[in-house]
Amino acid sequence: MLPKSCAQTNPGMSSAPMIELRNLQKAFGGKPALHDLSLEMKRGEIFGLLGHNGAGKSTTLGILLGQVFPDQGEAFVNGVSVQRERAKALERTGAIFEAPRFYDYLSGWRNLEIYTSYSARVPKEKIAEAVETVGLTRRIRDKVGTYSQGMRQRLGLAQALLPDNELILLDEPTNGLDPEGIHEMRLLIQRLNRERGITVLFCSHLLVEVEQLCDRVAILNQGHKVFDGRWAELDSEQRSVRLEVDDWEKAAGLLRDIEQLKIVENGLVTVGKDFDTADLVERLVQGGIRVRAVEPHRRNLEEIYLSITHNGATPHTES
Ligand SMILES: Nc1ncnc2c1ncn2[C@@H]1O[C@H](COP(=O)(O)OP(=O)(O)OP(=O)(O)O)[C@@H](O)[C@H]1O
Repeated sequence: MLPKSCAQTNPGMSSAPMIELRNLQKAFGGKPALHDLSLEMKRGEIFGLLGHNGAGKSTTLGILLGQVFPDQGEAFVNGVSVQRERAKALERTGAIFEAPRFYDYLSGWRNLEIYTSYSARVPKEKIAEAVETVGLTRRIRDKVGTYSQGMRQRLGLAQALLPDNELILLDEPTNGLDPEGIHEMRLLIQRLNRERGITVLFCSHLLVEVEQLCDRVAILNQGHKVFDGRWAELDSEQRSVRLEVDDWEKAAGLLRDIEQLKIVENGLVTVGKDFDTADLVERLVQGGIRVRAVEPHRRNLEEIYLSITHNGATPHTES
């Protein structure tokens, strides 16, 4: 069942982005955590915020939730300023922010009842629907203390969906989960997005998670946005190639002349998307190098940071 769209509930707001961050600036004790961060997220998308620990993801989420006050700039949800009209801006926003906290000695159901009692009254059917959505119906009357980490995270997700949220902000929601739990959580987020039209902002330091889940992504590095756009764009602009040769020093000397190629580290290069690796092999062989292997290499976050920030190129931002 699709939720009521914003256009139905909020006629004047339907054209506003789901989230807009305008020139956010934040420092803690004089140490900058966010530098002039601007970002837009569309309704109905799963958007990834990617960056290492300390990159500024939680600060961004904290500002969006009105828990951290920016030194400059403003955050809007559905066109409403979080800093000026927090309750209105967040009326249909839920979050898993830091580890969800529950009363272990109470059942999952009772925890959700208590949580929803703080906001507008939520009918039992709505709670049951959220529980069903996250696949906890069978265990919801058991004490939370008996839940696995994955079940606690799913309970957190049910909580984030209530009372009738259309936007959920997820801060590292797979932390502490085993590979099976991570897989389940991913499927669940995709299903919420597809079947209920929920917009998701997903924060993670794990490249692979963001890659598998998100169409668009912003990458933060030490509080700076270094990329903002489609994942496919980021990955297709350059490819990485791992090389195994008999004499790397000599090979590197030959490779430095190739315009479309950049040496990342010993044995690892990036090439432009149209570059034919056969040319590279030919150059090396003609130079007397024995080439034992040439294979595509999946870039990690460091390499992406490096290729974006150390290329002399301006950080990419989608207009
Ligand atoms: N309440 C705070 N007081 C002081 N410094 C803070 C506070 N919150 C964040 N910082 C600092 O701001 C910077 C950004 O931290 P932030 O938590 O936003 O990063 P992050 O990308 O979410 O990383 P993590 O995954 O570790 O939370 C870091 O240098 C951090 O130490």
